[in-house]
Amino acid sequence: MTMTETPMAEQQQQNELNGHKDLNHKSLLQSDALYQYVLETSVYPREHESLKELREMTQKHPRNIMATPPDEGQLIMMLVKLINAKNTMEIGVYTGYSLLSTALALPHDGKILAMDVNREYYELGLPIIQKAGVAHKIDFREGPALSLLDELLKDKNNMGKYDFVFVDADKNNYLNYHKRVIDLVRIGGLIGYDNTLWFGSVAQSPHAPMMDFVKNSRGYVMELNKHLASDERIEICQIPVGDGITLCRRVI
Ligand SMILES: C[S@@+](CC[C@H](N)C(=O)[O-])C[C@H]1O[C@@H](n2cnc3c(N)ncnc32)[C@H](O)[C@@H]1O
Repeated sequence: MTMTETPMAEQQQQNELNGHKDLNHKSLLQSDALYQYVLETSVYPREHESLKELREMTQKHPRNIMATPPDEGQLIMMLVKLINAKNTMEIGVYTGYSLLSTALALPHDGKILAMDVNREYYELGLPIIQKAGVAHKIDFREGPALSLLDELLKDKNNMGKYDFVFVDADKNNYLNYHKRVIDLVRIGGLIGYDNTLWFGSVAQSPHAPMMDFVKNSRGYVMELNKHLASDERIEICQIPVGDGITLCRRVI
């Protein structure tokens, strides 16, 4: 998700509105205790030490609510391995939890083209990524993702080149990303759109109490969800992990 302009206090209030007392996580599960159970039973015991270090470092950052949660990182790693991905792309890096998850899951010669408007965020996590021995897989580009994607599309060699694309940046551009990424991912490849349940707001009345950053992007997320459901070029699966991730498998 992108909430670069959102004060932490607002994000925490939104978690409270969603009924979560533990403010330091994103989860749509019915209780904090249940989410904690998932983390402690299945996620933390298997989490790579570098991911743990990155997660703990990120927790101290004022915008830590943006980080991909560890259960979602685990899902990303599983997907990357299942489809034998080699060539991947990430839109929205922040300190790099999903990036490092992907990098660890890729083979030694795997590649990630990673984009973010903010290089400083990426550089916070970079020493940990380097220590993990996977920095050589990452080609980081700083700038607005839309322009970077348009550049890529100018070169026909990039069409259908990517096995896996993870989109986790500005919600207002998700449909624009989809219009471009669909031509860059190969047939049989996978796109994951993050935050497609947007704090549960997609199923709430627009008049329900919600924070401004949730209200402001809710329409874009709902529009994306509607579009993905009717796009015949993909098969989709909405997974209620983290803040919701919609997996799209390109079929034509
Ligand atoms: C939710 S965070 C990404 C979280 C990340 N996937 C992780 O695992 O922690 C969203 C990121 O998108 C970036 N972003 C926002 N607008 C963008 C744009 N137009 N182009 C590229 N990156 C953008 C922000 O700087 C921020 O780092």
